Amino acid sequence: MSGHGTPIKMTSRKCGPLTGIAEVPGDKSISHRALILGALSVGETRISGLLEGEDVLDTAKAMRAFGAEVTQHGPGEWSVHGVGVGGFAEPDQVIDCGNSGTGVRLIMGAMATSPIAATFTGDASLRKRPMGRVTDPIAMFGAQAYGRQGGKLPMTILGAADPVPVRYATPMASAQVKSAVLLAGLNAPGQTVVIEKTPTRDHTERMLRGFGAEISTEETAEGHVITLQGRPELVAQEVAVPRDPSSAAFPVCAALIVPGSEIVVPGVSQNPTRNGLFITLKEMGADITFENEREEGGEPVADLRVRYSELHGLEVPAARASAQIDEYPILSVVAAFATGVTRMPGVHELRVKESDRIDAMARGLEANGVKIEEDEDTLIVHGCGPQGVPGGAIAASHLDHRIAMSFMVLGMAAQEPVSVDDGSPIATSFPVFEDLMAGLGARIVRENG
Ligand SMILES: O=C(O)C1=C[C@@H](OP(=O)(O)O)[C@@H](O)[C@H](O)C1
Ligand SMILES: C=C(OP(=O)(O)O)C(=O)O
Repeated sequence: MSGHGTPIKMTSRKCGPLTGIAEVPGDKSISHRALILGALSVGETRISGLLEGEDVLDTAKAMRAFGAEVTQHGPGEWSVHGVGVGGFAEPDQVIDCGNSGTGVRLIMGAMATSPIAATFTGDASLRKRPMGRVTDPIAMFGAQAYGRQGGKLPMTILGAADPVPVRYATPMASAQVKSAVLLAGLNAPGQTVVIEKTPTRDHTERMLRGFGAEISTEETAEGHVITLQGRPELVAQEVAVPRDPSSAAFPVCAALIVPGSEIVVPGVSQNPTRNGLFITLKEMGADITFENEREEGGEPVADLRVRYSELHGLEVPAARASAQIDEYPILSVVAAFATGVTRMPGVHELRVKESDRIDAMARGLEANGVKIEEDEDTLIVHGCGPQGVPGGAIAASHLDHRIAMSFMVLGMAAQEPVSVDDGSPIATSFPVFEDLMAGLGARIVRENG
């Protein structure tokens, strides 16, 4: 769990060209789901390439508390002996999901249609995040939630003893909400239907299908409609987790802004519900080539070759927000080095992530000499162009891994060093970030800890 230790101040200094091969860790979204679906299956699921970040380790611990046998066999090699759909035991301890919105929301969904109670909590960041978006739909299945005012953790969920299936149109673009409803639907008789206005990341659908559930998707006048047949027998699988495009974003963007750089980031998922950043960067003029395109672990992947590029600002289509939702912080860093203005509309969901990411990036970039404009739903970055980004300030990371990593990348190309007050949250999603970036030539130091 993050946020419990001593804050680690980190500083990043201007470096020479970044070169080499950046093997980023396994996908966080897929890692959570592999553990949860493994726990809901009959038999032993084997997982390779699991992300061993704090968020995922907290989900592994939670699956043990619900009765699954979860074992680490070697780096990234795990097995889960599942209890089957509807087989969760009542945990005898509070489920602490640390910093992870995905962990807590998906697990709440997965237990909501079993006749058990579970109490959930998390770190100071997670305890501020809205859970009503999951407790509203699981109440329709018959579950009850008792949390703090405003639907905040800690919260106890009483699962439905006699669940009914649900038809639910998600009020916001959220793969976590969609997934919570689908996982709850597993133990409800009949069909559970989720309708999304714009499709969000589809790992839950792909993996449910892979584990043997009957699930279909169609585009209708209502939107993107997903139909799941309840009470399937999920069958244990071998899951090879592809590398995380959201982690790949950091070395990719660093190479684009540090003059003379050329790196390769192999095996990065190019799932169309996740690849928005790469499309946006290409539109900004980025020299990125997609080599060796293939399928790994049921996901389209490619090796990305990235060279330093002179970039220009643009308007990022709001319709692309879901496909790059976690990449806006690092995109705003790239935009600071571009020529011209980058306008990012349709991003209000960033306000309810690990931090208010619009505010965290705006304040940190301003402190480092970048002109910013913002409203509730939009972030606008005025690129510094050939003059360069001044840097020289400390940014607050607000217990948010993506904010911390973004400012470390800023420091790699800014004129003066850039610091973050606390880089410890980086361990939630990218525990090898500092070593990996140092291997490419970056200069990040810990000032303490
Ligand atoms: O389903 C998932 O694995 C995730 C969904 C997204 O959150 P929302 O569902 O809140 O958009 C994303 O920001 C998060 O990092 C992971
Ligand atoms: C938003 C994120 O994660 P979560 O919602 O799982 O905390 C993220 O990793 O950027």
